[in-house]
Amino acid sequence: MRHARVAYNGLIQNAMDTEAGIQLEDGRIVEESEVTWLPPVEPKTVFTLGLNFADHAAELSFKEAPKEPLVFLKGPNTFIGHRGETVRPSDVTFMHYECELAVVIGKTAKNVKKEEAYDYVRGYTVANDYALRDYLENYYRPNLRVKNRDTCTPIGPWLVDKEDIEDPMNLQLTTYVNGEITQQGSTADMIFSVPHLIEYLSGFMTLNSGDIILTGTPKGSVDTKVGDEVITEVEGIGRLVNTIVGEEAFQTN
Ligand SMILES: O=C(O)C/C(=C\C=C(/O)C(=O)O)C(=O)O
Repeated sequence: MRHARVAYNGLIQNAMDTEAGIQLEDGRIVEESEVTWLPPVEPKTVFTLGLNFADHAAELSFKEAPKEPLVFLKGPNTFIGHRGETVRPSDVTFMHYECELAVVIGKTAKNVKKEEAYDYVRGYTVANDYALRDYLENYYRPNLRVKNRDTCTPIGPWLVDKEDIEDPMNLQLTTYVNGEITQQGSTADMIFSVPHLIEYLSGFMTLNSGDIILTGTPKGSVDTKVGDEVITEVEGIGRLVNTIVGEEAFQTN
């Protein structure tokens, strides 16, 4: 089953994918074009992996891939839904996308072993973890300016139940910029697998239902510009569409 959160006529509703269209929790069936897509899970604690693919570490000139997971957190200001707009700040010269498998935790997890890790997963969605490379100097600094800009993490459109994904560790990751493929990889090439990450994180803190783990991106992250349409796709899970806009399009009040 595929689940979403949408706004329809100003009301936020849970929704699911049906043959007839999107079914809202109030029972109505609506067209995709009638809704505003929200992140399919309201983000709580969101863990994000840095350099979980050796080829992406290499393209950023990090000579060695990490020996243990490099994890950082993302603030709620960063998240937007499918078909949303991401602001490219005017002070940056290089802003790259990152196509990622996002794992949604389904129940409280503490000290979970790899072998049982999937019992704690609710499902999967697609994320695009934009980064501002201008601020990427080294790995031993908080990466707030690189990774926590407003609107810089589109996520969705669907949360796909884990039962519908046979092997999350063998899914194609693809990014299209203005219709051209610019990034391709496979979750099979992660340095730290989904079960490894759940064991690692739950070994020192509690994971809660609704927490999300963004699992990192393969090589192929190139610069983007205002007006680009960026589609990040994870095989079997979804195609997440996003457009880059200039700062003048983003008003917070
Ligand atoms: O932006 C970068 O590519 C480096 C980085 C994080 C990397 C990832 O999120 C990733 O490899 O998926 C950073 O925090 O500077």
